[in-house]
Amino acid sequence: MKILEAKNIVKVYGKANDEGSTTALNGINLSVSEGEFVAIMGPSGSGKTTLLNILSGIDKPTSGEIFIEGQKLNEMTGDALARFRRRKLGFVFQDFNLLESLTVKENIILPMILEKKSGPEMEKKVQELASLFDIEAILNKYPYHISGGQQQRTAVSRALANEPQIIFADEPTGNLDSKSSTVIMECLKKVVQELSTTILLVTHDVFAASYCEKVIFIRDGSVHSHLEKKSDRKAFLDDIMNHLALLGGRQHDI
Ligand SMILES: Nc1ncnc2c1ncn2[C@@H]1O[C@H](COP(=O)(O)OP(=O)(O)OP(=O)(O)O)[C@@H](O)[C@H]1O
Repeated sequence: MKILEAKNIVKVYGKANDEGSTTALNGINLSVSEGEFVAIMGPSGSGKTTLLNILSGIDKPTSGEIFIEGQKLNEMTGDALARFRRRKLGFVFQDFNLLESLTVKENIILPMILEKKSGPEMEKKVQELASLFDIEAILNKYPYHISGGQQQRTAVSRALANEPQIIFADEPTGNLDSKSSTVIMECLKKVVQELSTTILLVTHDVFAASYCEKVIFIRDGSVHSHLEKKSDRKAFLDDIMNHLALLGGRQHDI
């Protein structure tokens, strides 16, 4: 079943046709099925972050439609949009975005407080997520006392606190060393396999993308091509590398 559908998404920054305006997205169509694990890749400036922000309701398209579970996201505003995003969507960012004045546990609990969940319900969920992502021992620590990998596992737990249908992740391994990147991608794989949550992530990192089941390549604001995993992760990594070479972007731009 389709969980997300984008139809003819256009995003122009600044006034259309004005000198200095930028067409970041130029008619994007895509659909994501429930439980899919999808990466969006493309050269720097191709529109990846813009696309993710629009699909997740952080930003509005200039034109086009976004449906999440059949509901039209681009027409939601104010409280309705905030509520929808809090209940249905989870977010993971490159720089973790944890609140420094709160402990790991409090950071994970925060989205549940906003949803007015009961104390025992919140406690149960924190323990469940902490055990799933191996952060039980650091629940009472503050973000500045834990490693980047631990911070990102906290951010993934927070994103899952209200049991969202979709997780949007923008460069989730961008600030991590290779060992922590592996741990985070294994965590995200677990989220898809064990919780059946759909994940859409933007990445420059071929290694991270190889954990996904599908990669959508965008170039100059349009969908260029798709690639699906046919066998194991290593073979997919080679496929992605070859595809990026065909795409023609300079390697350090991807
Ligand atoms: N707030 C903004 N105002 C004006 N132009 C913007 C804004 N945000 C992005 N752009 C422009 O839109 C285009 C797409 O940017 P975007 O950040 O989506 O690309 P990206 O593929 O995510 O890039 P990167 O991989 O470097 O993060 C670029 O030309 C960028 O300069």
